[in-house]
Amino acid sequence: MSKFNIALCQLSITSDKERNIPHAREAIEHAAQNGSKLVVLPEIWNCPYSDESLSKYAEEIESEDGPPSFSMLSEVAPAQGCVCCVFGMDGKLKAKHRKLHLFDVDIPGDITFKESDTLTAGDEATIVDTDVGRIGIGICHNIRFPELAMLYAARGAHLLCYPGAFNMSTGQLLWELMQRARAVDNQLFVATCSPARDTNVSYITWGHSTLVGPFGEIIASTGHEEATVFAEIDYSLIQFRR
Ligand SMILES: O=C(O)CCC(=O)C(=O)O
Repeated sequence: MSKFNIALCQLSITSDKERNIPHAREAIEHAAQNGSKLVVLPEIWNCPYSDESLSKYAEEIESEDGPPSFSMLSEVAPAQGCVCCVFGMDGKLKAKHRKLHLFDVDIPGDITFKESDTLTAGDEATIVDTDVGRIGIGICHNIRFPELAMLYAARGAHLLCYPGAFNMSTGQLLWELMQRARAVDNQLFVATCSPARDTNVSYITWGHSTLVGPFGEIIASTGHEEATVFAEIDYSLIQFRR
């Protein structure tokens, strides 16, 4: 498929996992019913982005008792005929990306967050062949590292997907810049998907989920509220731009 519609579901996320999962499912169904063949969800969409939540809400994806987030994605992808990054149209998990560069930040008086307190970094790049092309996967802070995007481009990726949750301190200056830079460096598509902004939590996300084309042009974007960004990807543009 060289031309298809993508949806970036900028979801509102609560502390209630039992609400977050069906809420994400409804957004995926809505996107697929509106013609999207690839649906991207935010980084950490089943729980709040906080140190205390990460292990509490985590799921053992290999476990046989049907981890709820995993099971929902695996059911909804074939039911709706779409790729939910990175569940294929057959409902099978196509790839699992473990965040390579953890986000540890300490700016006194501004933001302190240390993912390495609760997470272990991955050590592999993740590139996956899907019905909607070859996709390189990164999570949030991974977008800051041009080498990863270059590696994906060298391996023939058409699209880089970065579910992310930039924040109010780094989002304004860097979120759009990083996406456009990675796209134009490598002349391919870059898609990002953030949670919607919630100002009542400790880590406030920037939002602005976006699709960028191979000349660094913004094809579609949104603000910080809950929204689904719909856009068309046409891979023939990659060759054309190159
Ligand atoms: O790199 C940044 O400024 C933000 C990264 C981030 O929020 C994350 O990796 O979750």
